[in-house]
Amino acid sequence: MTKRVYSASLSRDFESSVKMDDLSAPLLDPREPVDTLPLSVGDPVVCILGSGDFSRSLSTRLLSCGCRVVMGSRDPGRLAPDLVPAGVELKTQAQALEALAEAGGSLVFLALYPEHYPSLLPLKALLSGRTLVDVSNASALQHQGQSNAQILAQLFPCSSVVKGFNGLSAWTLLTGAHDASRQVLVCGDSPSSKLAVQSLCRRLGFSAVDVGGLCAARAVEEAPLHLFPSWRGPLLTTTLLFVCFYLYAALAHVLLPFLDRGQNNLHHLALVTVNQALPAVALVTLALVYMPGLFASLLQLYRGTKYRPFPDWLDHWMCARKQLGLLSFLCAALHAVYSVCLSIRRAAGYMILNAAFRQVKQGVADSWEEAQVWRSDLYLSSGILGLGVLSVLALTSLPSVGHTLNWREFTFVQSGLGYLSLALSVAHVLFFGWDMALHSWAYPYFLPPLFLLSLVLPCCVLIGRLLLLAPCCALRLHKIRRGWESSRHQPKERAETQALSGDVQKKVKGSVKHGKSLRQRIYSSVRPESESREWRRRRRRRRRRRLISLFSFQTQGKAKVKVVVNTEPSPTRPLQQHVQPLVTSLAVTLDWDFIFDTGTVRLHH
Ligand SMILES: NC(=O)C1=CN([C@@H]2O[C@H](COP(=O)(O)OP(=O)(O)OC[C@H]3O[C@@H](n4cnc5c(N)ncnc54)[C@H](OP(=O)(O)O)[C@@H]3O)[C@@H](O)[C@H]2O)C=CC1
Ligand SMILES: [Fe+3]
Repeated sequence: MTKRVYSASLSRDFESSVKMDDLSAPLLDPREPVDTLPLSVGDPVVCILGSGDFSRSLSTRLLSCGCRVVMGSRDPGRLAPDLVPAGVELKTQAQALEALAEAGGSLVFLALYPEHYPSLLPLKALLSGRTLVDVSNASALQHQGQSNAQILAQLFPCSSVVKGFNGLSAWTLLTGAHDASRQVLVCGDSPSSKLAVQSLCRRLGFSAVDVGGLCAARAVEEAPLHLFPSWRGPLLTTTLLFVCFYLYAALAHVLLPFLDRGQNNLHHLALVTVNQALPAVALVTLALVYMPGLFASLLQLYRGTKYRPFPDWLDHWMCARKQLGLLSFLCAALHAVYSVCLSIRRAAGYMILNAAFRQVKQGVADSWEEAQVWRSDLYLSSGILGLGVLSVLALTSLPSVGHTLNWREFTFVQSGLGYLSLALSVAHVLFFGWDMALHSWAYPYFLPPLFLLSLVLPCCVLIGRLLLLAPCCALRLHKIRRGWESSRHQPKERAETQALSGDVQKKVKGSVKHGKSLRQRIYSSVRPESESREWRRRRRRRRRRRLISLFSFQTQGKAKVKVVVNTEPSPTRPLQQHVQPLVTSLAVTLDWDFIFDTGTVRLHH
């Protein structure tokens, strides 16, 4: 009680202080808790219309959280008694709403499909003034048109509609929220109704997220319909790569030998060919993870600024890097398992026996080849290390792990270790190939071996990265990423050409193209065509009589232009009159500060 009086007096003080000095008052009252949602409060009586799966799961959960539940069905007698959770008051729809009104409750959940909402119109009077919670999902992704919740609000204008709970399945409601991350998106136009639903959410153990007014309902309704939208592109790319590599390997090692020599290698298709395609896909996909970063760096170097947006395709590609990396990891892991299994399959046993038999027939006692031993050891070691580093990358891209790293640690793992993994994978393939690429038998039917094809993109990425590490590129890139811009792309250039109009603009644009200095540009822009002869004559005398002095200088990447026009008495008075208003208007349009003082215009930017 004392506490309540104390807080009431505090808030009175706070209000008066706000009135006294609005600007100095803090945005939030520091004495009030930021989260004002009460934890234990929520409507103790809830009505659910409909007696289906969602209704029964929700009522079970509400009961377990201490709420009274009244369920309204079109035909309560039709339901098997053991289907309705014990403790739920099953009534007709009208009786349920009357019971809710008697108990002073206001929350009505509509656990019906939206096409059945009009069947509730006879209950309009009973629903008036109540909060209708629309739990329905969209039937298809449409991104336009009215949402179910908006249609419901139109049907019942005297009730307030809140959208929510549609992201929870009946199963989740039954089993409960095991972690705090179970979010319930809530939206509605009435703040008090929304608050009541949010409070109930918290009471049920979910975290409510207010996503705005009822106009956001479509997005909330469609949210559960999305099927891995960010994975579509990467999955398609990986699948296409796999199909291409698989068909290529099948053509080179199965189909053509069969057609040419009748050699039956069909059994390769099940395991060997898959294991030829998988590492190629893993390697190329990993290269695709680091390629957009290279393109972005090259683009920034070329443009000399980081403030111009990347093209859409590059943006999308950059956003798909995480998914591409995880798919690359999947392919690499599958390749590792397939490779381990290669030696335990029946065909491998036969091949070893045949080789041993041939060796005995040839009288060879020792088949040890030092070079081949090194090759296979290095091949395996680099492969295992590459997969290990890739696993670290995959782990850190999981949100729960990634969030424990600071930005520098995350960049180190994703970029530094990522390139290490790519280099180790390239080494793994190179050790696999060894000197194979130098022999003509590695090119059956003039088809280059698959490992050679899969190396092209990763090698380009690694070489590109090494080139970018060269001081001339790295220093410039570092400067650009710290906000530096090359004079070519500074905003003043664009502003300047945009600000001028007509003939002057054409001339300035032309001189920008030909790389003239600002001084030359302003000279050429102020020079009237008809006076060109006069100008030439004046330019010859310029050293003697400095008509206009223009200085441009740059500091720390930001262009500053200082223009000084001397308007002291001189024989070129008519020209001064032409120059002065032009420079003044230029200064105004470019938003430069300028001072006009005793015949001298000074411009600073
Ligand atoms: N099931 C789930 O996991 C989830 C469902 N939802 C949403 O919840 C709502 C209900 O889903 P769910 O419980 O699975 O569906 P059900 O089919 O299991 O239940 C729907 C209920 O609507 C009532 N009903 C059926 N036909 C009509 C009609 N012609 N006129 C009026 N009422 C009718 C019935 O109740 P009665 O006969 O008692 O009147 C029926 O039990 C849907 O909008 C769905 O999108 C949202 C998230 C998850
Ligand atoms: Fe391998």
